[in-house]
Amino acid sequence: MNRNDYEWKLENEWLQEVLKEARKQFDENRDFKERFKKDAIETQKELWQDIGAVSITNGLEQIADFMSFIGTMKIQKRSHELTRKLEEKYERMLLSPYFARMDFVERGEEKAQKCYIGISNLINDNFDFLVYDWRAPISSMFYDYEIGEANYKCPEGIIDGKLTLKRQYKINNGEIEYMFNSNLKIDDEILQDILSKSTDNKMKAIVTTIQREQNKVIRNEEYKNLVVQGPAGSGKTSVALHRIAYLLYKHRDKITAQNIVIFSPNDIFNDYISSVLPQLGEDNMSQTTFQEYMHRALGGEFMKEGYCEMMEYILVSKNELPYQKRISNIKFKSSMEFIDILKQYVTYLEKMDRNFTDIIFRDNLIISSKDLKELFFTDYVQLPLKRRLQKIRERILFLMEPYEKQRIEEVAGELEDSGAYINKAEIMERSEVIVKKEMKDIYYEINKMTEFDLVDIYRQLFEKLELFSRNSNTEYGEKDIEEIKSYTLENLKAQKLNYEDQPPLLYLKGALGDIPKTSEIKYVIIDEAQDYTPLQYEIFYQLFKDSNITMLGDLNQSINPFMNLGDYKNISHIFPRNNTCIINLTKSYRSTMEITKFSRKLLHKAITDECVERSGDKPLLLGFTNEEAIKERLLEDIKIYKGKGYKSIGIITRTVKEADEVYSFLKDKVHVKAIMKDDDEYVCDTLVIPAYLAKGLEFDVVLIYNAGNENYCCEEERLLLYTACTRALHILCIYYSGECTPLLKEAAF
Ligand SMILES: Nc1ncnc2c1ncn2[C@@H]1O[C@H](COP(=O)(O)OP(=O)(O)OP(=O)(O)O)[C@@H](O)[C@H]1O
Repeated sequence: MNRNDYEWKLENEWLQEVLKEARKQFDENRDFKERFKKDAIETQKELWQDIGAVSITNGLEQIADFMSFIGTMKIQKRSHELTRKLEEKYERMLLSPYFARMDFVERGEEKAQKCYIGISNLINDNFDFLVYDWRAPISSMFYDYEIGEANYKCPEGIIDGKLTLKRQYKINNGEIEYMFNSNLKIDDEILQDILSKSTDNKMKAIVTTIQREQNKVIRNEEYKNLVVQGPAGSGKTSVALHRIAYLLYKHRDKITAQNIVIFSPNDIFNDYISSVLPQLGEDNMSQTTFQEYMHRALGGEFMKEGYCEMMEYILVSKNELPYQKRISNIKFKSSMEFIDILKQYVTYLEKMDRNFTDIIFRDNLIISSKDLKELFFTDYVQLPLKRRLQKIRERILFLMEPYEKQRIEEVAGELEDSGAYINKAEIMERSEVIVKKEMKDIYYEINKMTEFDLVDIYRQLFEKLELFSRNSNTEYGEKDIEEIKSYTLENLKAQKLNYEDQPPLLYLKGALGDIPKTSEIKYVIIDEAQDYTPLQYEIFYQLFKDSNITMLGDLNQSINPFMNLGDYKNISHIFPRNNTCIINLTKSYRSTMEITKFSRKLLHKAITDECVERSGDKPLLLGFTNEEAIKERLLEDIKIYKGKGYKSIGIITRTVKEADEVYSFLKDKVHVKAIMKDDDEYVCDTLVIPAYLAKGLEFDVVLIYNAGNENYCCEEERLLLYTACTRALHILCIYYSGECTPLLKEAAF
């Protein structure tokens, strides 16, 4: 559109009007903010003047005054916080108040309503919407419809009408850089422009170009549980974060960011996504990883293997003796059958006779074994095992208390009579020690009957494994079960908890009532959903039964060949079907067409998903005689691509061990960092990283280190290599030494 154009003039006038209003509100808000700040300082001053020193005579009164001051200060803090957030909103608006406009003629009306859409609402004193928040009901039409018939859903019902114009803007520093009418899909110039840019190490908001299928996921509230399957780069993580922003807007009177938790694959990823919500004007939700949650819940007992250690084992220990044993253990403990076995075991524990005995103290029957059984099997039967045992313990101690007191008094009398002590306090102290000693055996009995040792409970499951596996519909034969049993018992004896043993322990802990319910979490987001096993889903389901859960994944990116979801059917066995829905995203946005096509060939199956029409260099597959030669070429290429202006370069290795070698070679020659652990910080734009830690991330340039046939040698590594290739936005180079992996043969030739 020409700058001298009439439309351009009108748009500029409108922009000035909007900016004027935003500036006015910014100033008013700043006055409020200053006032709250002043008030808070005054309150603090008054607090110290009025009740600086609490005197003995009127201490209570002063404490009441103090509490009232604290109440006032809390309100002032909240108001100050609110004005601070509003200030940020106006600052953002003054730079770029909106990114789109649509003209909508409501059915029965003649005139079109101009709706400008931005990151947040801007409403003037007459309650006119100068800008609509992108999450407002009316704004959904921008993402859902082209020019023509359109409608949107709002609390009053469905509003029908016609879209007569759709326009997009790029406004920077309060000035329109460009604008154009986008009568078709949003898959146009702006999208192309955004996708062709270089990326740094933080994820960006996509609010200006959300696609229709993505919008469906963002706003879907029909189902409690949503499963979103989408190919690499289809925007699953972006959609998840925009969904959170949407929910925070839609339910702003009911929920805050603290009511939402996202489970990410690792801390690197958490860091990578952490700036999206602030860009959208929202506070970040709680971020965690399954491992972090699990380790916190399981406590410090035993040596716990981490996910990375397990991945490293799977990738580098193929020639070690117990490798196959361990792999069958991982497979077994990740199977649907094992969930069945665990469930049977929980029922068994709840029904099992616990050898209750009579509790007798100095010939007094405190409680009989019959009564204890009655409590366990009847009175407390509704409670989970841990709570039942706890209640029984409390009951015995309660019944014992009068006998214990009486006995202490008796002993105190005897000590007093003996004349050995004069001091009353000393006598009482001594008597308590004597009685405690007398009761040692009883306490031992009580502890034995009511103890809850989780690892021991787990060990007992394996001691009796054949009992449960016989009843479950398992493909594992007697010999397999015997092997799994002995391998697990050996590890437990050595106080080692392999990663695959930890989810079952967590499950038992929850099912037996040893995890407090987390009622404040209303929405749970599980990203990279393909990498959780059915048992982990069972745990999510049990932990967050009352919450809404959104799971986003891509089965083709299952980086762990033995511990993954396997099939979405497995989720539908766990989550109730009537409120769970699967949605497919079908288009990839991250990579150029050349990279997407190349990577998809690696999958070895027909893929109908689309990809965005962005062209770039063909992926390169380069052979070398040895690894040293690869490293030399890597160094050269890093310099070349940096020189070309690419901001982020990922050198993706298969393992941490390899990453370490490559990093050692590069570190003194070029500015580079390495990620070796799942909680390393993602700080540099040129990064050496093992493939399984790079999942979810993206780089302008991906350089894959040694895809030789000795490295990526088997079918199980196909998806890992695919995941690595799909991290690239613009450039993909694959280096190999010796023969190229057979996995790449079809993709390359
Ligand atoms: N509608 C969109 N507009 C602009 N960019 C988009 C859009 N959707 C996705 N993208 C971009 O595509 C890239 C991939 O997005 P994202 O990481 O969310 O995908 P993903 O499906 O989670 O990927 P993966 O499964 O491969 O990790 C990001 O750079 C994101 O900004």
